[in-house]
Amino acid sequence: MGKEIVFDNVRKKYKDIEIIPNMNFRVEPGERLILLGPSGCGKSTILRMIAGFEFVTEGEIRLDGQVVNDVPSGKRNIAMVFQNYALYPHMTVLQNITYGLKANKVPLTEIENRVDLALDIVELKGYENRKPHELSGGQRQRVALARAIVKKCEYLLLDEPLSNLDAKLRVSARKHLLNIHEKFGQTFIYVTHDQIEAMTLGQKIVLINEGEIQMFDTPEHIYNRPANVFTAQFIGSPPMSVIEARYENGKMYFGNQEYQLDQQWVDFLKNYTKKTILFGIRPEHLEISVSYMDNSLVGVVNYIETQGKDYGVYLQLNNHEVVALSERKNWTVGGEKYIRPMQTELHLFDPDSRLNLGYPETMTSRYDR
Ligand SMILES: Nc1ncnc2c1ncn2[C@@H]1O[C@H](COP(=O)(O)OP(=O)(O)OP(=O)(O)O)[C@@H](O)[C@H]1O
Repeated sequence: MGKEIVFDNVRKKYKDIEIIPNMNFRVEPGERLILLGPSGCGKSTILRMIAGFEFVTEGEIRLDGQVVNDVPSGKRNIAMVFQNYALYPHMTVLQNITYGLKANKVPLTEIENRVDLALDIVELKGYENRKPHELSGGQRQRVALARAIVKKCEYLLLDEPLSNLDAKLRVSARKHLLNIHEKFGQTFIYVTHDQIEAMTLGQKIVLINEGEIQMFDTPEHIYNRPANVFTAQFIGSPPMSVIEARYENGKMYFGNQEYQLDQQWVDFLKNYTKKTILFGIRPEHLEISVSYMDNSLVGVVNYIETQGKDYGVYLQLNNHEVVALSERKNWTVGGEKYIRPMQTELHLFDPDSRLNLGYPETMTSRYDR
């Protein structure tokens, strides 16, 4: 069973460059945590500090209550899976998987039992005698996973382990990962910049930008009630439209166009009258129609992109662009269309702090699902 991880005022600098100014979080024992964020935000650095491959500049990392800042990597009870798998090319699958165990003098029958189970989980029985170059990318990735799980560590750290796989293999690899976690219950720390992976694998997600935590919560909360504009726009594809609006007399004004809010929002916004608000709406919550709809706005179609089943329709709404998802195919660029945000799906943000203003009480139960 996995153990707790705590970041307590952790700071990391590479020479004079500050990568992580001050980071605090706690991972529950046996939890699957995803470190998510754009390229260069510091995800791998965080993982490498947990693994003991990087020093902490200031603050403490505690594993199961013990400060590990000065504990060497090999003594941290950690297994790590790398993006490039890091397999030994001259060794067979079996030798790759057992190498670390033999080096640590684990008894032979114990090694056999562990390997048997690991090969079963990653579905590689029969491949024991192949060398890495005789395997597909997906199979190599599974060898790396098997090698990590036979170590029977309390912490499993994964640095973008699926990024070299195609979309189909990623789906089956995610299933293997969940299987492994169910069987062994390690504390998982999983680095990715792929929001689908984060949403499907994470029990919690920590979303990072420029070395700072933007939100630390469940995938559902991150999607349904993003703490700030960054979170709102990082998750979801196409991203949430967030545009400036002025609030007055129960209405949102987008330039000269107005949109009447429901009573629950009017009550909620009583202190915001005549203020500018950032108005957020996800594409799937922006209705679009060629014919007039009550309380709708008018937008001009800028361009259309196919999303598979749906089409992303990008529209100009005064000075801003918004995007709606539609199953209908034959939208024409340049045409005026009616768009209407769904009242129960609005997200409003402060224009200065860019923080979420919250939701009317009548709506919060929906977001707590
Ligand atoms: N050894 C190093 N020396 C100096 N700067 C470094 C070093 N390692 C990483 N950095 C810098 O630290 C920042 C964070 O890097 P890190 O690899 O943690 O990002 P990341 O979020 O994992 O990115 P990616 O998703 O692209 O792998 C980057 O700006 C990077 O250039």
